[in-house]
Amino acid sequence: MEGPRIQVVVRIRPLSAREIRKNHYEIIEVTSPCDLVVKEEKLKVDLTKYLEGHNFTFDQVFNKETTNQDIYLTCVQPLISAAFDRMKITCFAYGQTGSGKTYTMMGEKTIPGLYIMAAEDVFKILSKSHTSLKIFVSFYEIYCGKLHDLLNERQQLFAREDAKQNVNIIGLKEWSVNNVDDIMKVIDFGLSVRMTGVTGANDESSRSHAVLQISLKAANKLHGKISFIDLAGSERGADTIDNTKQTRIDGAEINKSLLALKECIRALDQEKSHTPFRGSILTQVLKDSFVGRCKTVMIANISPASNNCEHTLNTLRYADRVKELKKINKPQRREDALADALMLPRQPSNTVRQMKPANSPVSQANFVPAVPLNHNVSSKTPPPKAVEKFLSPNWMAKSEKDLMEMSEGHEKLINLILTEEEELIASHRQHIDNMVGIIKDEMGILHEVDQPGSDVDEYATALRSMLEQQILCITEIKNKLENFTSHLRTEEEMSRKFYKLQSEILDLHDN
Ligand SMILES: Nc1ncnc2c1ncn2[C@@H]1O[C@H](COP(=O)(O)OP(=O)(O)OP(=O)(O)O)[C@@H](O)[C@H]1O
Repeated sequence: MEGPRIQVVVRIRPLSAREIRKNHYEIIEVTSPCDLVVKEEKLKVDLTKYLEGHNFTFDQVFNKETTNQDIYLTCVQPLISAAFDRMKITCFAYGQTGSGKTYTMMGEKTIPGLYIMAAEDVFKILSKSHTSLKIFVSFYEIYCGKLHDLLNERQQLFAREDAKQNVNIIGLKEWSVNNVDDIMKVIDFGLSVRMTGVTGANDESSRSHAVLQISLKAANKLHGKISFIDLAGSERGADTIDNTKQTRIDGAEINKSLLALKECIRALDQEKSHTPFRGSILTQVLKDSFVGRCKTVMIANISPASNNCEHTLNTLRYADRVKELKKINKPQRREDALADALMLPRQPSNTVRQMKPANSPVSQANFVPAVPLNHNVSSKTPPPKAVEKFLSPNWMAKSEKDLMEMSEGHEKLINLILTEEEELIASHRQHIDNMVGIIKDEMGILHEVDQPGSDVDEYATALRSMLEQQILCITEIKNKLENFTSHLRTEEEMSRKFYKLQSEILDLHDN
């Protein structure tokens, strides 16, 4: 296969007017077309400031002068013709909220984004050499681990694996398009739904992954596919320390999907026979981007501003890990293994960690618990045993290993809660159907007892039976609810304990 299967590139946006107003300054220097240095300001023990340099190498580094067109021509256009050669092409935009993912993918008023430039080339190639192919577009969002069709009133969708192990999204609308204008209309429509939907608040749209897919079909059979994914703000995964339960659970879901994505791209990069695509909904629905003939480009978007240094480093480390194993099979350093497991910022080997200022947000802001991929949790599973152990008042973390185990226990619990949430909602729907059925029966016996000569004994027996059925129904749903809420409480308690211990251990490390 020609060219690399995976390309990881970095795009640095310019400083915004607001950042300049607030005296934030640029901390990134592009040292070659593939290299950059992040200059992190640090404090010595005597509180004097110094700069610590973090070096990174990627397939390509795009500086602040780069246009969307430059990026398209370098990274995406060469892949478009591969889609006509029956390949699956995937382009991810990764990075913190406000780093330029949407600007890159969608563009702005007069600046076309990658979507549109790709669509233009698709129709050019189609009209020249593939006139028998038909083009279809679908556009959906993954929010809180659920799929929503942006071209069909945000209807919730479900992914199913068929007997041939293909993952299908049941009911996903695919619009047939005949020219670039058609595609633009479909994209604009989908984007307007995304902006005004339930999750439309800016804050919340950065918590969802948006997936635009352009499918090339011959006689209704898939020929090739181009997918653009505007990922959720990468820092959202760290919302697991937010004090609202929902935000923590959403954060864990985002974290889970970004970790699973990294693992799937690594598996593709290393041409492994097993791809852990079941690790999250995102990777499940993108399964065909990770197996068979496929090419992927990940654009890591970063801000150059000094106030975003920690997030920028995290984005670059994530992007680095996506491709890192390709370089050499060097043994992993112990502290890197821990950082990988906990998704903590890793120490580049060419820098020495300095004393961290007291109350630095560093340890907290970057903590995202690890998510073990590929394990199934059923609603009948009791809370993981490991969880109880960690909640005992006498338990103290003695080592990093204990903390890692606790992190895994926490993730198992989060996964259990996510499954239980789905089951509770489904049971609630079923409960309403059952109750409506019973109430209809009740109305029937009331009607009968009103008739002259009716049998009151029969009426009383039937009523008793119906009331008992209702009690049973209510008890069943109530038990599920109690179970679910008790796991939420457990998660809250565990989460609190975890962050306390984690920051204690990190402080020990720093001193
Ligand atoms: N390369 C660039 N050149 C000029 N302006 C840019 C560039 N990249 C981003 N911006 C500006 O930065 C702001 C944030 O960008 P954008 O909305 O694309 O971020 P995002 O990563 O998609 O955020 P979110 O996760 O919230 O969707 C926008 O006002 C955008 O116009």
